[in-house]
Amino acid sequence: MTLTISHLVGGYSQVPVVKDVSFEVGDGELVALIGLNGAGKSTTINHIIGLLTPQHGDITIDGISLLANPTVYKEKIAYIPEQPILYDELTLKEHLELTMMAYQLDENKTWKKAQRLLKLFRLDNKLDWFPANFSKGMKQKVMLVNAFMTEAKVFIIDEPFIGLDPVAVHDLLALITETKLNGAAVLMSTHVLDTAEKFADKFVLLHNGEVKTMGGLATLKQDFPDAGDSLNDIYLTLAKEG
Ligand SMILES: Nc1ncnc2c1ncn2[C@@H]1O[C@H](COP(=O)(O)OP(=O)(O)OP(=O)(O)O)[C@@H](O)[C@H]1O
Repeated sequence: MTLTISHLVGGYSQVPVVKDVSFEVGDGELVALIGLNGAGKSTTINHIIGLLTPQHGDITIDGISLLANPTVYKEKIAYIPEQPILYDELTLKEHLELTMMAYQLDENKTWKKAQRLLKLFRLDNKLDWFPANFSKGMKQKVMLVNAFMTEAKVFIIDEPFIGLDPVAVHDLLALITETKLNGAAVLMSTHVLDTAEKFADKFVLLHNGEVKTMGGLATLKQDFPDAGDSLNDIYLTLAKEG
């Protein structure tokens, strides 16, 4: 499935934070959304998941518009926030059951997927525990299990790498690769540029709410010929240019 953001203008008030942003995340593609603090990454993501309403422009998944058909659109999306959102009074098992209910998933089939993910992230013996009391990284893993056990075709991941231990980062990257191979589109915002450079198929560089450049590393290098070869060099050059 293809996520298409076209001419998105939006933000929190009449003054737009995101200014005419357009890009696509195609089937089997991992796109990294990159930019300085305050560039507008989370705001763009908040529009994509339907938390904010665009002032202008449209967001679609395979032509299904968030504005015109929000229920069908949202069924296709799984979102993993930077700050885990968990319920104090629910156990890990109950969190997973809640997601299954919300997405109307087949319980037998989904529990099989969930068990595999719980084992991967070393949470399989914690089903009766309360995730609200977990460590930050463990809470992030709960969000990952919840998202990846769904049948979503578009994954939106806000800064997944900060807070996860190196083993979990490795396992998450393997999971993203597997998800891509199954035809999903993955959009990830991150400041961890060396990992983004290694794993993302395409980069969208946001600056002051505008797309400065996008594409594979070769395209970025063409757009910033005086920068060095790495994504980090290109990013630093973009930041200096202001
Ligand atoms: N809830 C909000 N209400 C009003 N303004 C906001 C809100 N959240 C963010 N902003 C403003 O929108 C702009 C873009 O912020 P955003 O959070 O999208 O940046 P970001 O690229 O995700 O940054 P970071 O890398 O720090 O997470 C900033 O100027 C910020 O002050």
